[in-house]
Amino acid sequence: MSAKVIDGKAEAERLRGAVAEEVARLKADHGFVPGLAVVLVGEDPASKVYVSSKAKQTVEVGMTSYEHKLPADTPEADVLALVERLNQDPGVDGILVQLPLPKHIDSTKVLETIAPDKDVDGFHVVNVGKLSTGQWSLVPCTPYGSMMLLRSTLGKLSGLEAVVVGRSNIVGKPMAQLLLKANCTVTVAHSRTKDLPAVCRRADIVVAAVGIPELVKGDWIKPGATVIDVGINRVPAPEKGEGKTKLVGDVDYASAAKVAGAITPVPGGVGPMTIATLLGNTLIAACRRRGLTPPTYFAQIDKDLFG
Ligand SMILES: NC(=O)C1=CN([C@@H]2O[C@H](COP(=O)(O)OP(=O)(O)OC[C@H]3O[C@@H](n4cnc5c(N)ncnc54)[C@H](OP(=O)(O)O)[C@@H]3O)[C@@H](O)[C@H]2O)C=CC1
Ligand SMILES: Nc1nc(=O)c2c([nH]1)NC[C@@H]1CN(c3ccc(C(=O)N[C@@H](CCC(=O)O)C(=O)O)cc3)C=[N+]21
Repeated sequence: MSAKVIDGKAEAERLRGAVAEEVARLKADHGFVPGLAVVLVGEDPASKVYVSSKAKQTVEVGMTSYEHKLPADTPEADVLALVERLNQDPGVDGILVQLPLPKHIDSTKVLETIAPDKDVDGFHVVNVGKLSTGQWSLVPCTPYGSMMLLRSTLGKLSGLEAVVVGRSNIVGKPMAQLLLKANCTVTVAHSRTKDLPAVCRRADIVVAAVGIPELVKGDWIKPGATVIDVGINRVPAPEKGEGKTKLVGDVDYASAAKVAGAITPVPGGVGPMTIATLLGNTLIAACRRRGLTPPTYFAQIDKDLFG
């Protein structure tokens, strides 16, 4: 058997199209343009790529992009002051502080300074709390995008057995919450899990968010299961030439695709959905802050996923 390849790039393009239409409508009917501010501290090359890609796509859907690039040695107090300023800025609807931050800066402190109604990453403790008590909130982009891919692949998820490998605050834990909200039976595995292959083999849905290249093998996957590979790892690719690199996920794609029913590729899977849902979250935040109902498009997605 050969797995269906879940096309995150195409799904992300559809989502961005819907966001762009809504942005145009808000401008025409209500006279405002949503704005997203992205803060990057330091020179991490991967982070720079993501941030410029976010800025480009923000402009493409018709929103305003504010980029704040600060040197790696910026004092914590300056980053906090910038976030406070963005909180007060009426043109800014969404704030994203790119992680990881340099070691001398306390990320928790920075994330907790972001106004919860502008927290388009969904990392503020208020939004985390709302998600875990089943109330509506701004939902972390990568898990939200992964849920959308699962919905278009499987339809209803109710009653399915899901295993999330990884328990980070930004992917694993919120992913588990969303799967639970969609009525899956959820197991969260991590570095201390005993017999991870056996735990994965139980799953109808495997979500890998570990950060270890190609950790999850084909013989860990139940035949026909759906595999969501969140991992983004840059590894050497000598076959492409000396000094060349390539992106691989946390799943060994070649062996897993032989067994799974459906699988996300890397690149072109979860990654593009992360940015598209970020734009969606900015739109939702922009509407809510002005007392407008967020577009029905998103309400429908949420109803399909969790209703
Ligand atoms: N596609 C996208 O948009 C995004 C992709 N990513 C990618 O997703 C991956 C995970 O990111 P993130 O959640 O931030 O990573 P973290 O490093 O924060 O968390 C990794 C998790 O994996 C667990 N883990 C580590 N080793 C093992 C192991 N051998 N077996 C089982 N579990 C293990 C850790 O367990 P423990 O808690 O016990 O230490 C931890 O919970 C990375 O590749 C990252 O690049 C991240 C964000 C967005
Ligand atoms: N505050 C914060 N929020 C984040 O959401 C956040 C973050 N910090 N820090 C880093 C991680 C990582 N992340 C990705 C976004 C897009 C792609 C993406 O578009 N990937 C493309 C490939 C890109 C390439 O070629 O390098 C793909 O998978 O097809 C990947 C990873 C968001 N993150």
